[in-house]
Amino acid sequence: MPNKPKPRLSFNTIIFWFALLSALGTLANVFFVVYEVQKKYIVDRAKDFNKAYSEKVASGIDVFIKANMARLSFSASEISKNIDHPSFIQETVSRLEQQDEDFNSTLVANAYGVITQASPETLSIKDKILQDLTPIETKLPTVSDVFSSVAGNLIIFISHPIFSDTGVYQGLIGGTVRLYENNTLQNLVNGYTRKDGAYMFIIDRLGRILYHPDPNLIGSINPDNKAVAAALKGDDEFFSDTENESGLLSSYAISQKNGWRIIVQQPTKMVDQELHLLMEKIALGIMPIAVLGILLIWCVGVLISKPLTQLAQYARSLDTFESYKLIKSVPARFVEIWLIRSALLFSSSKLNEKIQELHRQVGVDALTGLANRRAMQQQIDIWKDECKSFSVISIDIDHFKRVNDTYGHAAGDITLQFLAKILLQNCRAEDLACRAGGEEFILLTPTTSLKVASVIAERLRKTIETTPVGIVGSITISAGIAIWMPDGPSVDNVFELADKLLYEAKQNGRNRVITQSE
Ligand SMILES: Nc1nc2c(ncn2[C@@H]2O[C@H](COP(=O)(O)OP(=O)(O)OP(=O)(O)O)[C@@H](O)[C@H]2O)c(=O)[nH]1
Repeated sequence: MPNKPKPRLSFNTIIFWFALLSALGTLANVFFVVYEVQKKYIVDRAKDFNKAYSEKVASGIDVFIKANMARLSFSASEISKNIDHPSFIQETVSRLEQQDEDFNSTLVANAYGVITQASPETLSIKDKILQDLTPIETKLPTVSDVFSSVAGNLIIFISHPIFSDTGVYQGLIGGTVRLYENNTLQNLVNGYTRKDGAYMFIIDRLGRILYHPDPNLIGSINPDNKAVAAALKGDDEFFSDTENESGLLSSYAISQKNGWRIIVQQPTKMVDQELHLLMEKIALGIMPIAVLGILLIWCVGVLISKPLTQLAQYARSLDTFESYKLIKSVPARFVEIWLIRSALLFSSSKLNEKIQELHRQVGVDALTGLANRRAMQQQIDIWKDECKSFSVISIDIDHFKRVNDTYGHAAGDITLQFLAKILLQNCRAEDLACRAGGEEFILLTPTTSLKVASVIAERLRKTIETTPVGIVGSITISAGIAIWMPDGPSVDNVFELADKLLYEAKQNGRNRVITQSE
């Protein structure tokens, strides 16, 4: 069956991208919501501010007109009492004109609209008819629309009717105010300067621009301007041009006294600038936390994936003795990893048991690779059949228990493997090195006299004594030697004798070889 190709994505990569994308997604979402909320807040605030600003100017204009109307009203009542004294009327008109900068000219007209007194007298308008007879017809306090004076200045005319004590209409008293003169009105309009890009302009009832920061636009009418159209129609108090191509945020207020519209406009880019600065600050504030969050998720991801990677790696060599210990060393902090590890440990121990069983069946000791007892027995049977004598060198490591206790079982195994290696290095091809069990080894040397076997054993003992085994350091062995001859005692007796001599060597202080006496 063809192998499926190895997947390209590792668990680590998935977790990394998952952490990154979910953090970026959350951030983008937070950003979007904050952006929308802040935008609404900033736009609303700008609209409120602009509205308040325009209302302030409108109410300033109203106060200006009201104050001058009050002055005219007072003078009208004075004149009504002295209607037959032209010099008094002239004096009153001159006083009004000269009192301050507001009226650049004043006049009194009779009930037919004929100007009877005027100031300054140089105007030469006495005996002329008023340009606009509406205040005469209505007999009401009136503020005119803007019109051009005889001298060509844009002016408004504020008038108050004059009634006798008996309520007979006697004419009016009025004054003209120039729009572009150094007067209270001009100061009102110019008095507000803003640093946030907002500017104000004023239109009259007909939409004609009266005041504008761009002097070229004064006097012009632009009905296409959405702000102008909305202000003239009296649409919603607030309206926003944020979506249109001009990108202006507009508010307006209406002067109650003369119907002027005070329009405040602010380029949306100024609002956007504030919004972008705010978003930059928020981004800078959030960024460290976001990076920390990503790192945290990634670390957790690594914490989860690392043991899995290790388990996968160690599982590749389930058949080795080390794999069991390595798998066991992998920390199992999560249930799933604990389950996988347990399953692998179970498999590893089962596999090793099986392998050992197989080794045993084939006559090999699994740890050292030497012959096992079964293989040894088979060899002895062959030599017996051949009537070939052999020496039995029974070897045991001294105080091996201490090695295990001091350096651990793994170090003990390494020591056993070391001894097996030395044995193999120091014997002939026809000799047979066996691990009889535990830390007991047997070297069978065919057709070898006790003397030669004794030399071999002694050489082994010295080599082992002088060769350090890793952290364990140097170890020693004890050995007992006996010989089997075709016509001698049985194999079992010979082995018993070799074991007895080995026991004697231990009793006599260890690290020695005792050979059967000839
Ligand atoms: N590491 C390891 N230890 C083993 C193995 N088989 C047996 N042993 C240990 O070998 C030790 C043998 O100890 P003892 O029989 O008390 O003898 P000793 O400590 O060598 O002392 P003497 O023989 O009297 O010098 C025990 O601790 C066993 O657990 C093995 O395959 N690997």
